[in-house]
Amino acid sequence: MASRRGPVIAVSGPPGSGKTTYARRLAEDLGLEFYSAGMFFRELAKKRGLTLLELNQLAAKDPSIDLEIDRMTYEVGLRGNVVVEGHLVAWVLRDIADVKIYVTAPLDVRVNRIAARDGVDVSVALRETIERENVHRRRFLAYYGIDINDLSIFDLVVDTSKLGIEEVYRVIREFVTLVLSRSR
Ligand SMILES: Nc1ncnc2c1ncn2[C@@H]1O[C@H](COP(=O)(O)OP(=O)(O)OP(=O)(O)O)[C@@H](O)[C@H]1O
Repeated sequence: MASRRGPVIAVSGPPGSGKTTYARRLAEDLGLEFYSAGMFFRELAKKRGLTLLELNQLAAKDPSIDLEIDRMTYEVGLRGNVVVEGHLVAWVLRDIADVKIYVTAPLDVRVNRIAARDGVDVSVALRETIERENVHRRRFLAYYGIDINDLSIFDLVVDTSKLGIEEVYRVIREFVTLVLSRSR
């Protein structure tokens, strides 16, 4: 459903799937503001005078940190004219997003991408990726009763391992343009 406040596009997917790559470009091309769960996390760390590591450690014990990130995500969604990117943001914005996109790729592809991008060992990237996905999945089930393996809320699901960046982006861009033009 189209919002009167301007488009809200949510881009979700597991670590290393390409969310940031495609969400940033969409925002640029469509003249929308770009936000990410990572940005909200950094903003919250600053507000509380904590380092990212400290906030991470706190979040592992205190569920209110992640709920605060979800609240920040929702508030930005309510403003409209945004592309919001994050593993779980599409579920947070499920009632207000005009387009919900899920990008994904097999675990081995994503882990190799993360290792190359962050300059870390593949074994380290693998451990951290699995850990991150498990934490996110458990949290969403515990707090919202939502199974994030259920992709039925999404309008478009793209396997980013099958095509190059430009081709994937073209698929996403064309789909978003079509949906927005139909819903306005
Ligand atoms: N279709 C593709 N083919 C090859 N590499 C790709 C493709 N799409 C994205 N990548 C690369 O994968 C890496 C991960 O992409 P990106 O950082 O956008 O993922 P992400 O989902 O935001 O990751 P994270 O959740 O870890 O922040 C980047 O180096 C990006 O250039």
